[in-house]
Amino acid sequence: MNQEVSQLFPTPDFSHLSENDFQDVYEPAEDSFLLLDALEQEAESLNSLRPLICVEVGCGSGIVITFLKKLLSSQCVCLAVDSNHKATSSTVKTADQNKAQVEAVTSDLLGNLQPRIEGKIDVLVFNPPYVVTPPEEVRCPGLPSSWAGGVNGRQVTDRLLSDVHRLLSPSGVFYLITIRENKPDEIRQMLKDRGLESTVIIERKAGPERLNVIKFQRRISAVT
Ligand SMILES: C[S@@+](CC[C@H](N)C(=O)[O-])C[C@H]1O[C@@H](n2cnc3c(N)ncnc32)[C@H](O)[C@@H]1O
Repeated sequence: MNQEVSQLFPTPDFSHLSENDFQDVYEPAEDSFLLLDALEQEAESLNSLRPLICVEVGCGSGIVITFLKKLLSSQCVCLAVDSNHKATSSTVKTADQNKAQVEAVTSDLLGNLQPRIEGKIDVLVFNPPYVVTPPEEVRCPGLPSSWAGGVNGRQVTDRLLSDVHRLLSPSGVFYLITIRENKPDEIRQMLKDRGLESTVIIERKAGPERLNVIKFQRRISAVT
């Protein structure tokens, strides 16, 4: 666990969530902390964007969106969505506990919000259910939906990926956690074909998983 790496911006306090909560909601783990480290590393560049709308899909306990809100110096709307209503209520509690203003909505991906925020998201973050599982496990209710990614661990991720180029604002950025089994090069090519360049900004081995965070943004020529 790399909580100690995030010195400049402390890891949000989630001590209000109990073992009982983590029976139903994804407990922050190596992937969550890697995402915090990636966002911290990006703090200057994120602040230079002066983001107005930031969205986390699959917010779980809420530590990532709360961390993002705290590291941004400008006023912005931070919106968190999760298909698990216990995750959205945990997110609201985590934001409150850390005196951060975050709106949380229970939704399958962006659901009905999508038409309203298409082309307006300045920062989009997704730590998806990425574990390779039998396809039918993806729709299992409760905690398994936090990690069950189905074929190539991509069944949920791919549904968001097909819309990312439409969701981002002209200077918007998207941060995605992947593991090797998700075929990250294929993901990068898929989004490149839709005008988004990518960089792996941080990698870490955690047990059997090789986690990385990929940052996507429009090609400069596509913005100017
Ligand atoms: C790996 S957990 C990440 C949780 C948190 N962001 C973190 O990093 O600790 C994935 C999250 O995605 C949510 N999720 C899974 N499928 C979803 C969907 N179709 N729409 C929205 N959220 C989804 C799960 O409920 C879970 O909270």
